[in-house]
Amino acid sequence: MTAARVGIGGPVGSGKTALIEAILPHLAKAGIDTAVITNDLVTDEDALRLRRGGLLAPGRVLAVQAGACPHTVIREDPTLNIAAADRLERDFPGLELILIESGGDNLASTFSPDLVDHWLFVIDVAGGDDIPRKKGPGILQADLLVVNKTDLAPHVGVDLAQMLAEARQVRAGRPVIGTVCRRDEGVAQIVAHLRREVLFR
Ligand SMILES: Nc1nc2c(ncn2[C@@H]2O[C@H](COP(=O)(O)OP(=O)(O)OP(=O)(O)O)[C@@H](O)[C@H]2O)c(=O)[nH]1
Repeated sequence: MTAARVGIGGPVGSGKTALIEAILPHLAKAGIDTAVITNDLVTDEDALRLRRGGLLAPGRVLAVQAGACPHTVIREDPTLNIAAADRLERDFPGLELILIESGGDNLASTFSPDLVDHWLFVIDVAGGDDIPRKKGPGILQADLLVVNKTDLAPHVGVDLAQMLAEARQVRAGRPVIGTVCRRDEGVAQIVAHLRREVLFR
């Protein structure tokens, strides 16, 4: 059995690491054997943060350094990420799920189907309510769009209901979930989506 590989992409600071931190306890509770690969530009910052957080054994978090062009290593040449995922599968027999966090990038970043079985794109309310209307490939093509930081909507003048409705409209009804990763809001829905669509359990 091989582990399902799920990409998590999105703009810088939208909350990709926060989402991983929020879903790991749900996955642990459901007994889903999980590991994570992080992609940072030239550091291992996100991997160090996840290891420090103690939500997973440190060996279950691998870091890939993407260099100056974060989308290259998840789309054009995902060799480093594939090698990291293969290593996790070798090191942890029975692994069911590998989350692959992309380095923060723009609205055009997408994942190679050679690397992932499924991918999430995370945007945030503070990035502006016009983001869904810009129809970047990440927003249109991701299997699940996550709109994070919904708690900030009143503070940044965003009509949340309208932003979510526009996101659903440009995605032609494909799933969109609003979250406050910091407060575990909407996170159970994401885990339910992954169990239904990816893990089949
Ligand atoms: N208000 C609010 N802040 C959040 C939420 N989720 C994340 N943040 C904050 O947003 C900032 C960026 O979160 P990260 O998880 O580091 O974002 P990221 O997408 O992993 O960032 P990069 O890896 O640098 O691209 C941090 O200061 C988080 O505390 C949320 O739901 N609400």
